[in-house]
Amino acid sequence: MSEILKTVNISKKFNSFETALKEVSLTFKSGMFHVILGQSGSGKSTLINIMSSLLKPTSGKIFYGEEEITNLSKKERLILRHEKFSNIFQEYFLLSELTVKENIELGKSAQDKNISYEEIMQHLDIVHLDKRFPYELSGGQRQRAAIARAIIKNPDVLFCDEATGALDEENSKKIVSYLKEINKKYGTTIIFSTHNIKISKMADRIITMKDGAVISDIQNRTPTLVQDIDWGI
Ligand SMILES: Nc1ncnc2c1ncn2[C@@H]1O[C@H](COP(=O)(O)OP(=O)(O)OP(=O)(O)O)[C@@H](O)[C@H]1O
Repeated sequence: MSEILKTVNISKKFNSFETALKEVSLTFKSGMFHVILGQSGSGKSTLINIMSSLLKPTSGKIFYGEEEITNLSKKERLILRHEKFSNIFQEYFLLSELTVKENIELGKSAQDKNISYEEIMQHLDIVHLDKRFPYELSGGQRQRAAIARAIIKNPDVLFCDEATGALDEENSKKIVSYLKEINKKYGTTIIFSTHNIKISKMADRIITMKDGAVISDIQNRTPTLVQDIDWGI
């Protein structure tokens, strides 16, 4: 498997007394399902935002394949994000004046590689919601719509920041099973953050963070089947 993303000694300070990331060096392989595991405040979102080109590091470098992307211009970052990356955010970020269908279609790529809208809606069990507006949805339904918007363009790298945070166990399992299916079917590289050690066991690789640093990095040669996990939520 080839290397798709690499961070070299990434650090991030938001101000003079808060260091969110400390010299993080990681290499991500194409087509793998990676989990970033850590307690609240350990630096997971900061790392995901830097790797997905939403935030610049204070020091260090980031590579996408062979290309260094640390200091891309705003326009270059927009193009990279539009063509290659998708994010699922903890806060959903659906546009309130658009319907579910319109929100999801915003995520489509201009290239001819999109996943079928109907397939995604069925898998996420939101077919019946496509004419509704975000304020007419539950938290879990909003999260599933945000997941659909992120997946539809069939990104090379899908960044999921606590993507099942608003869901109960049954729906979390459905979502993670579907993400695993996307990972296998399309070869999508997935980087999925969670604070839940039980959820992490379904991944191919588990990177654990504490206080802004990587404290363990394990290749999980026998990922647990999603349906066999006792999520304990
Ligand atoms: N914009 C910001 N300004 C100042 N400090 C920040 C900012 N964003 C994050 N931090 C700090 O950086 C540290 C890491 O935060 P981060 O959100 O990356 O952690 P996390 O592991 O994703 O947490 P959670 O699971 O709660 O989302 C925390 O101490 C947080 O307070």
